[in-house]
Amino acid sequence: MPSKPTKTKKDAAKPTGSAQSVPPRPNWPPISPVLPAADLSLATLLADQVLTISQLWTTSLCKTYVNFLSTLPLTTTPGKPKRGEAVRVNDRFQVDDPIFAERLWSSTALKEIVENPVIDGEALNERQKRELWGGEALGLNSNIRVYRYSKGQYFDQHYDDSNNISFPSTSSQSAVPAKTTWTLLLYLSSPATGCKGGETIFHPEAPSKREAAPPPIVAELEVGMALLHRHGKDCLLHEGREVTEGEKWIIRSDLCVKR
Ligand SMILES: O=C(O)CCC(=O)C(=O)O
Ligand SMILES: [Fe+2]
Repeated sequence: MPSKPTKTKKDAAKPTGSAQSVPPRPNWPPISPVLPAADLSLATLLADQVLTISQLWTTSLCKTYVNFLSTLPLTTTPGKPKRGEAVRVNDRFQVDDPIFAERLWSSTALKEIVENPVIDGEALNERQKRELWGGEALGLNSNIRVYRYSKGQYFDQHYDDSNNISFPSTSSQSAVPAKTTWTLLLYLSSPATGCKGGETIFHPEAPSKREAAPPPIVAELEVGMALLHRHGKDCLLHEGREVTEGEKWIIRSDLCVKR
């Protein structure tokens, strides 16, 4: 059983600072075709911690995107992480794109599912909803990350940080103070596209020092599946397992709530 590292490794995926070159917003393909919310559901992989939505993106949309994302200037992460950062060995593209984040939220079933969550067949009331998402859900973080893992690449055990951000407001000029509470991972690859390995593994903590830690939770890759997991102070230790064949593509953002 993997023990909690003494030093908390962090996901280094912070927005790119001004010192680095800022890539232009990509000319993303339309987010279509997609299935309506009525055809999809929120499933629990680990209660209150890890939730999934199968087929949030259709297989054909994922295919279009993998072809498109392959044309982006991805950069391979340096092998040696900064002190306190997790080892992430993959190729990455990161961009601040509020328009794409909004499309990813509103033109898929994600907004409707997050705003009207049904867990184990039960619709959550307003209080339960706020508790689940950590506040009033606003949409997705404009910090969009694209990861490609090829054979031998992986993301070592780490925790994802919560970040305070300024969320662009649709109704008025002023932005809303917000924070990120859940990580969103959108999987574009799976064994069906030739990718082996690459599962996202969560390591729940032991309930007490005298008890054994529960077994790890494995999120198997599934084309078009979205995975949401709680982050910040409630984040579980997790990792992207090594890819042993083919390529694993994911798009990452975060759920934002009012601060
Ligand atoms: O690639 C994965 O499966 C995990 C990615 C991840 O943990 C992250 O982006 O913070
Ligand atoms: Fe992570």
